[in-house]
Amino acid sequence: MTGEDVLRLAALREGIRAVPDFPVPGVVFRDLTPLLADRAAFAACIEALASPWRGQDVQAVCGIESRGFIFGAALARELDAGFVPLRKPGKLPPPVVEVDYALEYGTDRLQARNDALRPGQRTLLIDDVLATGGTLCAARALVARLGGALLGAQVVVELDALRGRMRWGEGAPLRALLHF
Ligand SMILES: O=P(O)(O)OC[C@H]1O[C@H](OP(=O)(O)OP(=O)(O)O)[C@H](O)[C@@H]1O
Ligand SMILES: Nc1ncnc2[nH]cnc12
Repeated sequence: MTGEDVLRLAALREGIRAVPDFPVPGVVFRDLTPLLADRAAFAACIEALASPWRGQDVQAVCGIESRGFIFGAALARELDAGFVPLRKPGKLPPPVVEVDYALEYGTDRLQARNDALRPGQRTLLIDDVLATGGTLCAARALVARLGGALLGAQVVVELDALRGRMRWGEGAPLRALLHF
């Protein structure tokens, strides 16, 4: 990493607000909306997210509802790829494929159109935050069900203490721009 890269990442960190005890006591919520609202920071963020995946012939970027859509659509344009939304239940018309996953309390579900990816389509997953990793691992299972060829996953922020990377494992690269 060059000195310029380090300075750029430090500037991006400043666009992320820590909100203690939201949405529940004990959680420090990482709010990325100040970064999004700053046009230079948003542009630098998308460029930094795209950089390691350039030249890998990414054909589809799958973004996870809802904050993953914001970064995913911009990243897909940057990589000249299509964008595929992975949605929470009840939003997409049938036929869909779906994967259930465990949250800290209870379960949730991700769905995609059943023909959202072509067999073997070169696919990148994107989300804003990696916490426990449950959401990203469910998204990976969905890409597998759709027949996509997963190149890896990219997140803006990784919350190291929650060890989502352990859950993801080593089968495909997982890249994070910033760590908290
Ligand atoms: O690693 P995990 O523990 O699974 O948590 C990470 C997920 O949590 C947040 O989504 P949330 O479900 O809050 O939805 P939102 O994007 O609609 O706010 C975040 O955007 C990730 O998708
Ligand atoms: N602490 C956190 N901040 C922002 N998004 C999250 N998603 C899961 N945990 C989060």
